Amino acid sequence: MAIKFGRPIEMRDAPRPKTALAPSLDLVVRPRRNRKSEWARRLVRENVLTADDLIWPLFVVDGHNKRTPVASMPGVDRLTVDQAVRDAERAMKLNIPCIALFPYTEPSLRDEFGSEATNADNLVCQSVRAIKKEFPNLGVLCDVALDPFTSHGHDGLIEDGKILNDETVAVLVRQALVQAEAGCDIIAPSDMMDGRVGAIREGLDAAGFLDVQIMSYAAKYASAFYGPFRDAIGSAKTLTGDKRTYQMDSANSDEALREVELDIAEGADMVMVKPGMPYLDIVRRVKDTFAMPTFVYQVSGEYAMIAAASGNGWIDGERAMMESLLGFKRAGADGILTYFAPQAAEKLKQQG
Ligand SMILES: NCC(=O)CCC(=O)O
Ligand SMILES: [Mg+2]
Repeated sequence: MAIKFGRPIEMRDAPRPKTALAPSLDLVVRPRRNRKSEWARRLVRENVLTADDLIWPLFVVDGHNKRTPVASMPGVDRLTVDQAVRDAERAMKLNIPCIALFPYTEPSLRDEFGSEATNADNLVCQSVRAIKKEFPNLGVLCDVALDPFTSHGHDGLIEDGKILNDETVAVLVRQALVQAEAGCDIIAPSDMMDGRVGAIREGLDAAGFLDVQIMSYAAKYASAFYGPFRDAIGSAKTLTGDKRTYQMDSANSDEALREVELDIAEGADMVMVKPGMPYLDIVRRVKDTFAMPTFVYQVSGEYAMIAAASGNGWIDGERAMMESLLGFKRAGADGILTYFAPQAAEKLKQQG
């Protein structure tokens, strides 16, 4: 503990030593009074993080009983389906309400159309079935986009070097349907094609999936912070060009509101801003403007920065993790997709 003038500086409400000087500033208002000790800080605390706020993304891969570390995401593994079920159990024990699934698709199964995305027995669908069978009360979110399945690493179909919006949307509807049939609770389109939320809602309703929710990646920015995720799903090497014709320009803020407004009009139950830390202003604007359940994705690069600095002993990783997550709550987020979910939930459990 730091010592200043012979007493711990944290103990501001300790008796004043007789030798202390009389106050020299004539202050009526002293904001520091409310910070004088832990109980006082707890009393005036405006925001809290709980396990209820967390969605835990998991990477699934083919095989049996294997966990393969993702090099650029220390502490995160690719999981075979049986291991994903074990992590689902951990989520249940930690009171994490929902997990999210992302597949590493074998290169031999990737093609230019992302055909594997609509295979009702693909890795994601297998995982949903296995997890729901053991833990029917755990929420399961499935990402809808073609990038884990295409040989070119893009989220959409391509013709003459251009991403085809409407043709892609038709495939995404089929992808959402196989996921819903497998038992997915929340469909989360992350592709940023125009009109996909409305089309998916219509498709789900027509097939009788009235209760399947949609969480739209409504304001998803073209970001450098997705790098480690592309390692994890194996699209880093294959991705040609960038995603700037569909993901948003990081310079824009009003545009995020227009995107969110459209997705709500098309039937999104929840909206998301992604990435997180560089876009806290967007989270705040979205929450204030629409008062919708608003989520934020603390993406792989954000996780990697904190994990790497912590691993090098440059920052206190646990405190940085909790501070970053609380920052999302302060910015107005109702929930956070984060690879830190299990560590944060463990920490919250210890704190009681
Ligand atoms: N559609 C999901 C992602 O793109 C996640 C990105 C990340 O974690 O970097
Ligand atoms: Mg949109």
